[in-house]
Amino acid sequence: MKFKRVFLIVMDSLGIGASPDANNYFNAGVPDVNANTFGHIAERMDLKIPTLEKLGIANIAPLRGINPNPKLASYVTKISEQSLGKDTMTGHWEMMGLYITKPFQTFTDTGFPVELIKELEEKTGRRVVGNISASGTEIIKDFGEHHMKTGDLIVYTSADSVLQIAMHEEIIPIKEQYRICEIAREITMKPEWKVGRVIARPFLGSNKDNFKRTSNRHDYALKPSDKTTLNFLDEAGFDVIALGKINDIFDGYGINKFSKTVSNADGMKQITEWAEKEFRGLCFLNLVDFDALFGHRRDVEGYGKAIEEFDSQLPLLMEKLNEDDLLLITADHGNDPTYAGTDHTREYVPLIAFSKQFKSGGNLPVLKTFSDIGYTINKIFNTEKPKFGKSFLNDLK
Ligand SMILES: O=P(O)(O)O[C@H]1O[C@H](CO)[C@@H](O)[C@H]1O
Ligand SMILES: [Mn+2]
Ligand SMILES: [Mn+2]
Repeated sequence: MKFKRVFLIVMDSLGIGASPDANNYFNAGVPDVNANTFGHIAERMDLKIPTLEKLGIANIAPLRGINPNPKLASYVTKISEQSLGKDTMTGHWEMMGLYITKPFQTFTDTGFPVELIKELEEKTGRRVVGNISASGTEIIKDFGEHHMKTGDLIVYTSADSVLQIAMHEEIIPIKEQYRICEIAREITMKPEWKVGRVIARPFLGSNKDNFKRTSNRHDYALKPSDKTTLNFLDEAGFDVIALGKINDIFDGYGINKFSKTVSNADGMKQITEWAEKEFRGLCFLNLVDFDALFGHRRDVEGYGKAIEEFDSQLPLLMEKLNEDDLLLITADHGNDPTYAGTDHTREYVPLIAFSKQFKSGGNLPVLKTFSDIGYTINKIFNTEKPKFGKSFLNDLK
């Protein structure tokens, strides 16, 4: 089967059931063994997702109120993760052919070391407040007004390998916020402080009751530890188009065109526009709202509505696809909004493959690594392939 373009959509955090190693991962002390992001949302809400239903989302795992499609025209399965870690970078890097065997440095229980904070204060000329593991929306309620008076930096982390700095856009202009984060990125390149990402978390509002984060968030990730599927495509002259957070997640490595998005809906609009353009290669989109606005906030209804909104935007994208296009829909980890804590959950992720070229459809075997996605993409374009993963291309008929 030949394809000219691959469209890969990551529904950030939309897992579909605890993975076999979920007992090694925790949320507020509770092992992730009973997590099921999609399943639990479907249990709590009457989801209306006709397009995902037709594509076979309930052929992957049971979802209350959603029927398996007996006449599948697409291929579906679920995939477990091999890497040690359940964050976004780990998930996406594995998807593109890397295994993370040494988890990124975290400071969840301790906050950042005094020396690190001191260096940040000296280099930015500002004091630091917070320095704890916190929810981003809660910590701006706690320190936002103080920050507005003093210009102190609200530094916090989470269960992920992140150093996040919340700053008010009218107190510290966005350019200066980015400069501060670049300083923090440089400081945290030291091996013992090497967090996966430094993240600028700008917000607006006049007091703790109306602070709201803006879409000027910017992630400063580490460069991938090795070449990925993206590099192999780029080096072979294919288009590698990154939409939403993708460029940040790979620190631009192997990407030759990118654009940010302000919301899931904007991401779907942009990928649909790309479907109407002429290109040859990969268009790779991350839909972060599922995770950032609803998963971490444990907002079941918000999450469900976001899935419905995504579902309603899929038909237009599918309509614009050509015969020789392949659409892949997956996720990077779970974030069950009904679960303990506020962090990601270790889960299988769904995989849906759709093309107008398919003569039939069905269930693929359960895949053991996200790398099968990248490997298959490199196989499609006949380029160098990652060390990990295998191709499911021959299963598509
Ligand atoms: O609570 P907020 O600031 O949204 O943080 C979330 O966003 C970060 C990056 O994805 C993660 O560390 C997660 O905890
Ligand atoms: Mn993620
Ligand atoms: Mn997250």
